[in-house]
Amino acid sequence: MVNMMILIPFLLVGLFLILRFLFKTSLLLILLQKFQCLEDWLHVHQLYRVPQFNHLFQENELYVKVSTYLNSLPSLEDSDFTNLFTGSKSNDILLHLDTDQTIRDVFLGARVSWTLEKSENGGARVLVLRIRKNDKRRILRPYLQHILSVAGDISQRKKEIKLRMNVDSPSSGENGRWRSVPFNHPASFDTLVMDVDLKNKVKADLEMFLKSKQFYQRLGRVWKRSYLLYGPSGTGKSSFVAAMARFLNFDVYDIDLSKVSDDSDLKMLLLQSSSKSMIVVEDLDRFLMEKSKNVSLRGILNFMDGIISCCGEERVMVFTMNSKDEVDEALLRPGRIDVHIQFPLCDFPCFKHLANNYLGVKEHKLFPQLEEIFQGGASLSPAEIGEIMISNRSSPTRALKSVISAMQTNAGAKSRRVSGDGAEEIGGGEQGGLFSREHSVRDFRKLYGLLKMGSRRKDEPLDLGSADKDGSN
Ligand SMILES: Nc1ncnc2c1ncn2[C@@H]1O[C@H](COP(=O)(O)OP(=O)(O)OP(=O)(O)O)[C@@H](O)[C@H]1O
Ligand SMILES: [Mg+2]
Repeated sequence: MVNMMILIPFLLVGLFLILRFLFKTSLLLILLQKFQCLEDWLHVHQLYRVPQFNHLFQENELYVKVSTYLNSLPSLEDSDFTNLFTGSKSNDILLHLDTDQTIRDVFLGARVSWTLEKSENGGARVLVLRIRKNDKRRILRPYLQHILSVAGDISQRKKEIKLRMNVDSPSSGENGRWRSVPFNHPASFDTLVMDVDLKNKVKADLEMFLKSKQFYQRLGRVWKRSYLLYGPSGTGKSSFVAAMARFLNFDVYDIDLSKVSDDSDLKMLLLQSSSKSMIVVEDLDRFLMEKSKNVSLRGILNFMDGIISCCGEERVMVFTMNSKDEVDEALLRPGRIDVHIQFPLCDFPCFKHLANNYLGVKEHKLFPQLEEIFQGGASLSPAEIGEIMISNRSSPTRALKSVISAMQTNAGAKSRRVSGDGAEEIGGGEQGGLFSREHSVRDFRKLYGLLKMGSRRKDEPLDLGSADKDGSN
């Protein structure tokens, strides 16, 4: 009895020390993991591989969705090794599963695990699902459906657009031919200074395109819409591309043609792009003027026609140029690029809009003088005017005086005129600029002639394709 009385406090202290040791160290966790391993070992498992790319090197959308789902699981934090990234907002921290790491998940009471592996050829990755054979029939399909729906919700919420750029050689790509970064260009249709009517027409055109799947199918046409943006440097073409991408919420595939090795490589790039995307080729005129180039004109024409489009529908293609003058006729022929949009230099109303945006000035005593200079034919690009205004934004008067002197020094302003098609010249105040009624009305009629006709015939689907192609604009 006395012995027991002495023993009990010792036992209690011992137990306390053991528990304290277990909680202070990870021994309990290790034991738990070992027990789970033992339990797993007693079951037969089935493995499912979700590769990042298919044999044509197109991205496997299931892989993207499963990754999105896994990276959202709280258990990701328990994985031994996790990558940390900043998100689209600067104070966001995102966790991403690393190669050879396993993450566990529970669905309808069944335990499954996913491991991120590198595929045998070293480059692309594979997500491997490990599931008990006993649970397979019961949970596999509902589990995958669950993943798709959660990933869909997450992408809907995040709405993060990606900018994808092609890399040099096909063999160098560990993730196919495209590298991607979040697309954070701040331009939107609201921030762009251009004719409001034109903006609305383009938005309506894009919206109409998104709703026209059946229409394109019925006609046997590839479900794509292409735009040519042309005009001098600094008039907002690239910003317009960004505004379109934000409006559509599409990823942007920015093709650098100088990194494309030949025509078939260009086809491959298009094949590896996904649906609901914007394919952008900037400065096409400059590329075509280059003497030695790897991609032929025929290759580019086929690319534009979308003949090689296989699985990714719902694509918007955008080409930018400084001028259409030197470009091969075949490229501009009706039916090739659906909509041509001209980006002229700034006219007086455009200038006033910029002055309001950048300087907060609606009226100023220097405006009449500026109007006169614009009417005299001088002009600068919105980018040039914007730059002057940004660097003088503390003093609106100084900013306006700087614009005046820049326009006066730019005495050869008329030589800045841009010829849209050899017939129409824009850049001088009297000829109209971004806000010129004469210019815009004429242009819109050409670009959107059928839009009006189509709206009259409400029973028929609307085809802008034949009307607003403006090859001969
Ligand atoms: N219409 C515009 N409205 C507001 N800002 C503009 C406009 N055009 C140009 N800018 C400003 O000028 C800068 C350059 O514009 P952007 O790169 O879009 O021109 P670009 O036509 O693509 O030129 P380039 O032909 O040299 O590529 C941008 O920072 C943009 O903010
Ligand atoms: Mg540009």
